[in-house]
Amino acid sequence: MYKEPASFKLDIESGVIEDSKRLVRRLSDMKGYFVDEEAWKELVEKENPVVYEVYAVEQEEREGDLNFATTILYPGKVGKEFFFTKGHFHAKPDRAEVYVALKGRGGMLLQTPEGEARWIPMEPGTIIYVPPYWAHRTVNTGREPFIFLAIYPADAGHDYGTIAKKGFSKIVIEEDGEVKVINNPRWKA
Ligand SMILES: O=P(O)(O)OC[C@H]1O[C@H](O)[C@H](O)[C@@H](O)[C@@H]1O
Ligand SMILES: [Fe+2]
Repeated sequence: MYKEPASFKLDIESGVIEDSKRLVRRLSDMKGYFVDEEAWKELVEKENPVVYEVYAVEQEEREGDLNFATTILYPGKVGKEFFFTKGHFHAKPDRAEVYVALKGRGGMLLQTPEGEARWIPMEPGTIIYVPPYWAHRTVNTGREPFIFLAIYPADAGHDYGTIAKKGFSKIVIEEDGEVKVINNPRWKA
């Protein structure tokens, strides 16, 4: 009846959580996500790099319970666009989430269902509150792996569909050696 309390070992340097479930996303798993499709194809054919890994500790989908996961988002670009996670709304859209940045540099794009976007820079120690209803995607704007921990309701779920189809209304690029957050040229509201 009561679940047994549990502790887990997080290696702060690598971002790996012992005895967790590992998920790997390569660039080939992200067809249609980047603005420069030629650059995407070229890089997939050349080395098809791992874009990110997730180490998750998940419970049954029950209201009140919590999941958590670290993500190791590797440095890299497709054309001018920095590597990012797919990004999602929650399947139960009113579920919130908390992110804690541990290592490296990056940021989070958040977006309402109407396409109103925000960019929040992240460095080690940054804690982000993702409110209910906001889609969220993390971006590595640095030259080393960007590592963070996220804690989310066990019944939140992932809804990738809308973002896979439409993307975010803003994209994060490198131009003239600077990080720029600009309007997504392919965005249609
Ligand atoms: O699911 P993605 O949008 O690809 O992001 C990758 C992962 O980032 C964080 O770790 C979230 O807590 C996970 O729920 C998510 O799966
Ligand atoms: Fe989430």
